[in-house]
Amino acid sequence: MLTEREEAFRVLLLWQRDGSFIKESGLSPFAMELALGVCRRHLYLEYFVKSLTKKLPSLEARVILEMGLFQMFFMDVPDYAAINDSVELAKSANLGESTARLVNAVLRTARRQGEPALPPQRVRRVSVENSVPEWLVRRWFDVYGGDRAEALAKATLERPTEWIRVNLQKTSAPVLAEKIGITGASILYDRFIEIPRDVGVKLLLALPEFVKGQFSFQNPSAFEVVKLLDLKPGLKVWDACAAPGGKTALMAEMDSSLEILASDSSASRLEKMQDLMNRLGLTNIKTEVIDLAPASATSPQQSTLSSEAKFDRILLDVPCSNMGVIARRPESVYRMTPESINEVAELQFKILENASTALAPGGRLVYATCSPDPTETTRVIARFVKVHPEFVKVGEPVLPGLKDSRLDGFFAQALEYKK
Ligand SMILES: C[S@@+](CC[C@H](N)C(=O)[O-])C[C@H]1O[C@@H](n2cnc3c(N)ncnc32)[C@H](O)[C@@H]1O
Repeated sequence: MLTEREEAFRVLLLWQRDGSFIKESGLSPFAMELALGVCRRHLYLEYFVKSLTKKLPSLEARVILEMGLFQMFFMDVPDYAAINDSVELAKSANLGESTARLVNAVLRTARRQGEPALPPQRVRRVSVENSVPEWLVRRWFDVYGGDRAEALAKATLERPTEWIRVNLQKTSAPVLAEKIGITGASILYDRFIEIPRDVGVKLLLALPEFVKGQFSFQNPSAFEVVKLLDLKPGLKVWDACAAPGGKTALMAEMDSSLEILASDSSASRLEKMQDLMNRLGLTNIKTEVIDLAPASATSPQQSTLSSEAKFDRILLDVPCSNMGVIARRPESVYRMTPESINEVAELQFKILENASTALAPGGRLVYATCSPDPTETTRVIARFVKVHPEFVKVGEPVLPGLKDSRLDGFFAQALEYKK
């Protein structure tokens, strides 16, 4: 059987080689903390390793060194244990005696010398210190100025706050908090309970209250987004990028008289929604696979768009670069490139154009994304309203993460289709 460190090593190698998601690997709590921590601080740890070695070691040795340094400097693991276990890991991974000796020597030097000096230039320093690629830090400096850019970079290292969304059709927030033993926690919008840091999400998942659909997990920024839709009883709502169904379920819980179509281009992601609806006891949602940016314009999946079905409200929680939730998905920051942001912005525009044709006159559409980057937000909206002057912006965009750092970094803009 693999040890926890061997498991973390295996998952980190997979992430480095083909970008696999660490969170989906099913690691034990210690191995997950180690693997996610190394990923989150990868650029800093790589810089640390470079400062201690003349020639860059093999990928396998680098991963073991980053794991060792992370345990020594960022976890409550005694140095001697971190060093011994790293050497053992090099041996059990069959990397040879010379790699085991290198790991031993490098980690002992790190223990003697401590952390390396950071680069003197500000952009480079912010990049290394917070493990955010330099091009992205520079982009943030250009868009937001140095201080906010630095704050954004720092925030990527913070452990995100986890929240419970209470199913108000079944119980209330104070009653549930008392039942599951987290009284005194902060409650937002009468519906969201902040999970104290010392309470494990895994433990909550096993509670009968969860199984019976009394609560789910969701960041309250979802509520700020949905609020913009200005929902009213009996309306026809289309959640057109719905999977895995967090916001669909929120809307259905808020008002059981809404008639909701939840669609997504991914059939497999949509399938999982059925379990969610069953657990929560929601009956006002229909699901359908619809690709809003099909390769060919005559795709049969566009049936809903060409039919007479017009919706009073459309929610577009579009796929994005995840730039506003890097702390939650640390892998995403290394995958992003300026080109990938431009590509996803093209997709977002296509989705917006296609979905908007199904909005009833006088109806309202909310465009939302968990990236604050202008390329994926204000520029997509500006381009859309220029081509479609029949759509007007309603108020200013909402950015929940800016007013409360416990909320995810969403951007949401409401648009109305003039009669
Ligand atoms: C940010 S996620 C939606 C999260 C969801 N609204 C929630 O709150 O749980 C974006 C979704 O858009 C879907 N998507 C990507 N490309 C699409 C397309 N061309 N048409 C429709 N949906 C698409 C993805 O499969 C993904 O499930």
